[in-house]
Amino acid sequence: MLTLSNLTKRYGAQTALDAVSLSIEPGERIALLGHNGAGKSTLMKLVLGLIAADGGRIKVGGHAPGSTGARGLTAYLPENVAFHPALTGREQIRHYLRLRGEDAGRADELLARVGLADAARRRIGTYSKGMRQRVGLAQAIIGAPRLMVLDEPTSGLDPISRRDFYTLLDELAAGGTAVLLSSHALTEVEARTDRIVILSQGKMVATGTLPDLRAKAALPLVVHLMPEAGQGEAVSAAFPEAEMNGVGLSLTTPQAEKLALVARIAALGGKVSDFEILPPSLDDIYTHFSREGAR
Ligand SMILES: Nc1ncnc2c1ncn2[C@@H]1O[C@H](COP(=O)(O)OP(=O)(O)OP(=O)(O)O)[C@@H](O)[C@H]1O
Repeated sequence: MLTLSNLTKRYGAQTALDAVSLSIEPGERIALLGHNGAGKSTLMKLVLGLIAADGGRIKVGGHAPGSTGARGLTAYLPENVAFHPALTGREQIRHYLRLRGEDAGRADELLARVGLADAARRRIGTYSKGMRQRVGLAQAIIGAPRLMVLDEPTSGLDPISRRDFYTLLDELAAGGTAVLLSSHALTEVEARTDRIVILSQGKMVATGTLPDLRAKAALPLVVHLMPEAGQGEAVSAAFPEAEMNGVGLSLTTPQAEKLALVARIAALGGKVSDFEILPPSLDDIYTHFSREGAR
């Protein structure tokens, strides 16, 4: 649905994107992660044909970005959507439907799909940020787009709205729409996207499913041990590499040594009241790859 090959963009001496290659299949949901200035918005603007690349190639369903063919397949939700405050949600969506050559009578159905049925007749000027974001989403799903490009779509949404948003994306993806979204909310994309792409200083430093990235980063596991009352010193002596904290001991261990560590804990018998083994979080993985890219 979308192919980027060796895509490069410079702003003067600044290389905002450096030879990025990526393809997205129909129905695939891709999360683009990266620090401020990593190149996420630049990549999206290139895909939409709003700016021109300095090198490489983009194809949107076989069409050049920004061409009539590509625009007919693509929907875009910018990070900060702006609508006319005097229009109601219903009037705004009816307007967009007409612009897209579709039946304006579908406005209520689209607004209901994004949870705005009750507010449809109120002026957008009275909407909260999350409600305006939903109007943006209703606008983006007009015309059953085959590719959705969403720039930080969940910023400003509360947890329930976020969940509803991802449910809607799941439905669109199940119907074959490819989704490219950028986010800083790492934990939510972890569960709700098929593949993660990490950009750092314009370079693609990692791509894969979360298990792929976990395996590639090979970060250690974090282990917390809670000694039984009065057994802190005995447990500490058995795990000299552990650090004491307020409630117990913490240490790290390579993934490959997890079972051996469990055996050491078991050998302490009743001296340990409980333990936890935590895999690296997406934040840890993201930080790892971002640092690698910055080297
Ligand atoms: N019009 C422009 N002129 C000059 N430099 C630009 C322009 N647009 C972006 N840049 C630079 O290109 C780099 C990538 O910016 P971009 O907006 O793509 O990052 P981003 O990953 O979307 O960041 P954020 O998370 O802050 O939105 C940054 O160093 C930015 O300063």
